[in-house]
Amino acid sequence: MSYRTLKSIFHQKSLSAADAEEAVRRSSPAAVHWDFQIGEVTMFCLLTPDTVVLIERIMVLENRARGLWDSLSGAVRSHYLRSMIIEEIHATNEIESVYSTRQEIAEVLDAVKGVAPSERHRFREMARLYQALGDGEVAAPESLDDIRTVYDEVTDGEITGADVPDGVRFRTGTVRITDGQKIVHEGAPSEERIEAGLEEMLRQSADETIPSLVRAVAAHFIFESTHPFYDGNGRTGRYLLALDLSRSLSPVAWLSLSATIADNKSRYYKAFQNAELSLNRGDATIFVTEMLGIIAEAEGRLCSDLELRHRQISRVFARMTILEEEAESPLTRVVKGALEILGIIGQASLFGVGGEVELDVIARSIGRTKQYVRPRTVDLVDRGLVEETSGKPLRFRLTEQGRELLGLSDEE
Ligand SMILES: Nc1ncnc2c1ncn2[C@@H]1O[C@H](COP(=O)(O)OP(=O)(O)OP(=O)(O)O)[C@@H](O)[C@H]1O
Repeated sequence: MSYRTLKSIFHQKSLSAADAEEAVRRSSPAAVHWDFQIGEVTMFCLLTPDTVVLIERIMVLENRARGLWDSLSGAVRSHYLRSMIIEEIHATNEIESVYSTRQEIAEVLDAVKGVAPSERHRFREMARLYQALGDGEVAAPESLDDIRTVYDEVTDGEITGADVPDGVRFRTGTVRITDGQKIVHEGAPSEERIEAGLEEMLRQSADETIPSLVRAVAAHFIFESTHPFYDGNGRTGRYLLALDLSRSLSPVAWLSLSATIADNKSRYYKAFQNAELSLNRGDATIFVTEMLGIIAEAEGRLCSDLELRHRQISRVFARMTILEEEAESPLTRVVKGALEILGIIGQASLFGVGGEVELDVIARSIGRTKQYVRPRTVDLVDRGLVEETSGKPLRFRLTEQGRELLGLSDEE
């Protein structure tokens, strides 16, 4: 990265050189200012060529991802969203060493969507929030009360005892962030300071003179630097960042965000520390650039993944066409309509936990009743291509023979 920090100018040149550079940066027309204190000074960043190039890259990737997304069928989209939400919740928990399994998240997600009952409560609200994000049904918080509501939902059931907020909405005591070994940051010292920080976060989020992606990452910085709660700040802050991305880009733009942050955890932590270093005098340019880089990487991953799924789905359909035409194949004289159902189960096998699909979902996907679908799944089970994995609700997945038949055994 070519951008020189004020700290390095101080070390390599002198105090007066750093003073002069800070003055130039703060008064530059490319500077964005926030009424938010980092230590003793106010936060600012420069919109550098790096920032602009990254924003452009994100927009190009976003366009590609959106095109790929729009070309998927409704059933595939719903499977895909489910699998990505499971990964997202698993990853955001993992960053904070909160233990969760993909299977339990899958179960609560199904319960949230009303496709399966579940006794499980953990992560239910979080699953509901992410599902609503994917469905494009979420409004951004506009007040301090809204932020507290989001926090309660994201961390529902996870915060106990001394970690429960003890102020009007936020914490009143101190909170320290560690990188696993040493203390790297102390949150705002009082509830009043927390409120002031979050008010500025909300104000700038609506400020259209700042590029929306810069606002999204600046909001993330202000939220985490303030650290309004004793516990759950990381998860709540990343959810709010996902929400901002879903609004400024598209409902699926955030789908690989936490997984990408998890793979770049040390870069993510260092970016915060860089902005907080007193020698950098409130200059958050490196933080903004690093976070835009992580978002661009997440979008890139999403595109590659979507492209891979496209190729796999096309392969399934190509295989099915060939099989239909072959005189002797395991699909010969299959009950009319069973092929289409095999295709749906084949698509489901490409996504998500266990590659299973419910009777309900199959029926909805092909616009038929469950009574129509049921005998056809019996036929597919009899032929050894599909197996039932649960009775309540009825779920199916491909057998090894089925996977082979559809060309899915040698997956990329
Ligand atoms: N130097 C820093 N300054 C501000 N925020 C930081 C810094 N380093 C990391 N963070 C943010 O703080 C989060 C971790 O904070 P902490 O360990 O206090 O977790 P938490 O409040 O318990 O939240 P959760 O349980 O969701 O992680 C990170 O995920 C990141 O978002």
